[in-house]
Amino acid sequence: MEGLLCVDDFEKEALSKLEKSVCDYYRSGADDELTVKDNRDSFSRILIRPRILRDVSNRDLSTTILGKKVSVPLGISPTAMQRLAHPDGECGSAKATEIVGGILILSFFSTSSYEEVAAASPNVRKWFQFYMHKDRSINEAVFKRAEKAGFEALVLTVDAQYVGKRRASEKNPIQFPSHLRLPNAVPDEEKLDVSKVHDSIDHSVTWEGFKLQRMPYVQAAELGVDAIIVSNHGGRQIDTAPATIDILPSIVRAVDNRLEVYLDSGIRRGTDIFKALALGAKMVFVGRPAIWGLAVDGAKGAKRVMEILRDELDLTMALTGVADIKSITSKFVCTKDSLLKL
Ligand SMILES: Cc1cc2nc3c(=O)[nH]c(=O)nc-3n(C[C@H](O)[C@H](O)[C@H](O)COP(=O)(O)O)c2cc1C
Ligand SMILES: CCCCCCC(=O)C(=O)O
Repeated sequence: MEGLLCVDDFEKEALSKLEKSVCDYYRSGADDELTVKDNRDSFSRILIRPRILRDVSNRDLSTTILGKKVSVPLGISPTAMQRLAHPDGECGSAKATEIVGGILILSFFSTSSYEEVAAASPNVRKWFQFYMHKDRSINEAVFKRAEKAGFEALVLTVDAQYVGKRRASEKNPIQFPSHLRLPNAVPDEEKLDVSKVHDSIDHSVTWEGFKLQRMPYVQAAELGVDAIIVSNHGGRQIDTAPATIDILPSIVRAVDNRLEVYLDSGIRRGTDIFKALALGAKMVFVGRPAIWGLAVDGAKGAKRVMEILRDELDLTMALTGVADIKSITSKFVCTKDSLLKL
């Protein structure tokens, strides 16, 4: 891993190591991949305006999320089938998250079970991602199982009732290895048919169709939920959906402090995290970067990626003149156009 200094270095290394169909699955976005590109370009268009001659000798990256402390407002988004990247899979992501003190969101389509992840990393803060199922008894059974394993919140994915058209992956589909399972989605005794797994999701569910659960619930304000993640699924669902960093300010205004707002899609730098926090996100999550870390060196690689992002955020704060997370506000960011009008 020596010489891999940023997330892009990890991506290049990971893509050179992984089998092509696996690369295509992880890397690809929907249709022309315009949203994938925009997720990055939009971060680059936002500028940081540093303040100088401030005491930044002691910096604190911690904050509270749903009332409990995190060491850094950075977590791992739910991404399916992480053991395709490395045998450590989701357990590796959990260890990496525990070490940096963030939050792991485990995909419903993980290749490690709730119980395995909990055993691998007993102290990590962990939430579980889920889709509303046609068979509502599956929902309740999954919630009970995840809660028993120590998962503290349910993250409901609402942008994937159908899977987006990822051409690269369609041309070159993954051959799911026979030694892997999807233990949260398909019971061990059932035959695993990956192409059918998505069919159990309720394609008809609407805002009215959700019933709140006993646990904290990450979805939308009017339903009385606790938080939302502003996400475009890493550009994998509807192409030309806005970059999340562009839509974030309007969502933060609409939410008006009624619940916590987080962001994912396109975070690759500490400066990106800083910009998202400045524009009102309380925390950010990364999807592909953790996979690139896993692919390079399992749990150690994922940990390194998370440390790089944390350290980049720390340095950004130091160079911008802020010593703690709550001091990161919109006054530190601007666009080129706004500078010309000063
Ligand atoms: C390979 C891959 C698999 C994903 N699987 C899931 C999933 O199982 N459930 C889900 O809610 N989101 C899934 N997502 C979306 C991520 O949770 C997240 O929104 C996205 O990766 C963030 O963008 P980024 O990869 O640019 O960080 C997946 C994304 C990728 C790239
Ligand atoms: C095994 C079923 C496919 C899960 C799809 C996961 C996902 O959301 C993705 O973007 O890929």
